[in-house]
Amino acid sequence: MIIASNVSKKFGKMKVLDNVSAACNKSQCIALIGPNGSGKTTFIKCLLGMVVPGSGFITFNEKNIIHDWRYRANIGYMPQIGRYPDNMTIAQVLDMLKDIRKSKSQQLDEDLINEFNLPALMNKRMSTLSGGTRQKVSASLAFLFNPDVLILDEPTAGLDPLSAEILKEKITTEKKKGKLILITSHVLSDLDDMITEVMYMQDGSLRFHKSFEELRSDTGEQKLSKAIAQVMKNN
Ligand SMILES: Nc1ncnc2c1ncn2[C@@H]1O[C@H](COP(=O)(O)OP(=O)(O)OP(=O)(O)O)[C@@H](O)[C@H]1O
Repeated sequence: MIIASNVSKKFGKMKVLDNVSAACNKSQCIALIGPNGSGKTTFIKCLLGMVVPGSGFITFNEKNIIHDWRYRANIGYMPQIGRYPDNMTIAQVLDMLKDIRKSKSQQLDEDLINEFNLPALMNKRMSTLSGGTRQKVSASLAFLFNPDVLILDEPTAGLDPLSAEILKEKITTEKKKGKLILITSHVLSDLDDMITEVMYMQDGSLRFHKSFEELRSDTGEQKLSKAIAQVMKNN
């Protein structure tokens, strides 16, 4: 579905991505993990076309993304920090995005909007929202247009435990429908029940990409946090 081939990126003299190659397929839920600054967000932004690799290329359903940006309509993205026009209300932001996506009549997925009780807050301005509510808006927008692929950057950061559970259940439901889900998180315990694969980045390189089962059997650890601690110790 998404294939990255030898993707490298420098910011100035600093190499942030170093020959990253990876294949991501339908029905996979991939944890993209690694230390701060290891290049996870930059890699995600390359997949989204928000950062252009210095070398290498990325295909989405076998087409090079550089030639056709329309593939992005198939991706729901939840950024690490959602930035929205301060003076707009939640309702206005939702309407604006429906308008941009020309999806007013399309089947929308409003599950998260409802489960997060956002209808009660629709007239609140974005500048007045708590960090967690802002995260709920970002999560709801990522799922709203029923995309085939979900890319979620630290999705549970700032969410209360109940809201984090709601989001995790939604991710699992969408994975079962055959969607591809890519998640970065430092809260590894959040990922245990959801993921099928693990991509581990360090210093801009993809150190490994394997199934969670394989990682478990390689390390003898059942929990992702313990398995990754084991990998980091041996590095
Ligand atoms: N636009 C930019 N200009 C210059 N340097 C950048 C830019 N974006 C990212 N970087 C640098 O690239 C490196 C990788 O950053 P990136 O955000 O991809 O890491 P990350 O693995 O997502 O980190 P974290 O876990 O902290 O979110 C960092 O050193 C960062 O400072």
